[in-house]
Amino acid sequence: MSTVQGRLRIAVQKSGRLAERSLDLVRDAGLRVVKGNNDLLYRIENYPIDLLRVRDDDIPTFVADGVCDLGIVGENVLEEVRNGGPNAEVVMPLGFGRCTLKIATPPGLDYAGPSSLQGLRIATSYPKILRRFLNEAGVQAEIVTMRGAVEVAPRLKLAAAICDLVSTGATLEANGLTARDTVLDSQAVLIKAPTPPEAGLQHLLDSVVERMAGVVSSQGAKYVMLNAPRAALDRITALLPGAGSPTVMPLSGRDDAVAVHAVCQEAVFWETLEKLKAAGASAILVLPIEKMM
Ligand SMILES: Nc1ncnc2c1ncn2[C@@H]1O[C@H](COP(=O)(O)OP(=O)(O)OP(=O)(O)O)[C@@H](O)[C@H]1O
Ligand SMILES: O=P(O)(O)OC[C@H]1O[C@H](OP(=O)(O)OP(=O)(O)O)[C@H](O)[C@@H]1O
Ligand SMILES: [Mg+2]
Repeated sequence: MSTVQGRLRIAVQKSGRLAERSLDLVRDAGLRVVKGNNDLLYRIENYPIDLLRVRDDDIPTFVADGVCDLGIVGENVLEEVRNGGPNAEVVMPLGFGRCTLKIATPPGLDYAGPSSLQGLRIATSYPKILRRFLNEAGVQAEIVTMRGAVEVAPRLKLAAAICDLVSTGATLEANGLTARDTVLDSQAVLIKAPTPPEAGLQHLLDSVVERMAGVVSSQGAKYVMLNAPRAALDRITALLPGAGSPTVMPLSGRDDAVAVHAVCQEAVFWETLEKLKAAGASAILVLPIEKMM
């Protein structure tokens, strides 16, 4: 592959579960993506940055080798590809692509913990992670590696149990399998190369990381404004989820009440609004936050 000098490279999944959310994050960080005629490479028009669109399995290696400076990949893939050499570093979790790698079993198998897997064949796309889990549990078992459709392995008598990703559980249910022990909890993470980018690009890299951190931390965060009776101020501010120290301002012409403005880092549910109201709050507004730094 010919690499372009003087440009940062970010590796993202080309298509699949993480592709769209990865592009959203890049866009929300203020990078304007231009889809060129090259399917492998998208350009960022307002900064010297390229997006390399690849299979997710290749992302950790590209970043570990410094072919890409940043990457977005699931922790499950990062963990599976990890080897003894220099590895990509996790910068931060991104809050999407959440799933769990689980042991799952068909109806005929009595399961009382990992020891029930002793001597059996287990199908998975994550042989290294599974081997480590089994070793830690002191269990010897045969691992059959499948690239996909792991959930059909028990029905085809290819394996007695499986170890696969679960999100809603619909795939397991459709195949008559029961989720058992958790092997790994996973979400998408931002990773960076163990080596610095080429000269002159460090500042840009730091700025992209900082912006992405801002996007991630503002997700779910809300700006809450309300009026509170002075007497109930402590109770009301204590109800605001993850608010730190709110701003309290006088209300013109009223000595008995104040205006409270707060950034809530956690989701603000209807139940919270009901409790605020019951505590005496009025004129409650919950606003989305677009950017945070
Ligand atoms: N059901 C799910 N819900 C949420 N996230 C998931 C789910 N399944 C997988 N993921 C996450 O999304 C990542 C990508 O999943 P996908 O199914 O697109 O991978 P893939 O088929 O290996 O894609 P590729 O063609 O890039 O190799 C997984 O590695 C995992 O981190
Ligand atoms: O618990 P659920 O919500 O059903 O999700 C779990 C399924 O999702 C993933 O596959 P995906 O749908 O991405 O298809 P793939 O196996 O072809 O990659 C994973 O491999 C499971 O099969
Ligand atoms: Mg893959």
